Amino acid sequence: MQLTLKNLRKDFDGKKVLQGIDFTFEKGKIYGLLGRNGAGKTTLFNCLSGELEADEGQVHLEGEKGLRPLRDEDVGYVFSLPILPEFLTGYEFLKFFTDINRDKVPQGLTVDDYLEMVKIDGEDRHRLIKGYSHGMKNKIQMLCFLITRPPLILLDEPLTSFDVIAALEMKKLLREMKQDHILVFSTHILQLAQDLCDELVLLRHGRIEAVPPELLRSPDFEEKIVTLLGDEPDVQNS
Ligand SMILES: Nc1ncnc2c1ncn2[C@@H]1O[C@H](COP(=O)(O)OP(=O)(O)OP(=O)(O)O)[C@@H](O)[C@H]1O
Repeated sequence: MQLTLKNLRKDFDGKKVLQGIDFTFEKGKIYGLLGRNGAGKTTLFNCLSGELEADEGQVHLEGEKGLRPLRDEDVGYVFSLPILPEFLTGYEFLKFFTDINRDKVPQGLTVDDYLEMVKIDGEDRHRLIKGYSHGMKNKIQMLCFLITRPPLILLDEPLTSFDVIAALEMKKLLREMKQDHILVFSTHILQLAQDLCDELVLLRHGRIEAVPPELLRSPDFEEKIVTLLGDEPDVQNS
């Protein structure tokens, strides 16, 4: 399975943010998207997930059934600020979510099994989401795509709000999921990118470029990435 972006462009009032993105993401890899503040990472995710309409360009998914335009329902998007119904408990929300996605839930897997996967335990399961920490809300959001398993999963600054144990669990889950999904996550934490990703891509000057694979394992990885990102005049005004 592949996700192909061709000449993807997005301006905001003459500010050129995405300036013709051409890139192919493949299943089986975790991609780390790096870019300076304001480089356009969230804008790119928003265009892929259908939150925003791109001004130009095409995005196609190629799988066993051939090539077709990417649809909104193909995308699981974990926002940096989770959006959830705060008036429900974690358990109630997931019960509802698994009910409406019944056809996608493997036989025998319960809401408690899912909550166990992300280590939200007994008492917390039955508390209102309103009182959850940022990390707990992120976990619930991540469970949603673990349930629906869309082909493309985008994670905007995930894991940063997780404690060390939860982050380890999530990394394990993501590594397992990459076999069947295209996983792209944006982060500013270079150590996390180096630790988790199979491939790094830089968003700069409104375009995406792959970081040479040997750089990912290089001892001066951080310095090299900082140098590559350092000359970034992020966004151009027309
Ligand atoms: N809805 C919008 N209207 C106008 N300008 C926008 C809008 N969304 C984003 N921008 C601008 O587009 C540019 C890219 O923003 P974006 O949030 O995509 O960057 P980012 O790489 O995710 O940044 P960060 O790392 O700081 O989260 C910024 O200059 C931002 O101000």
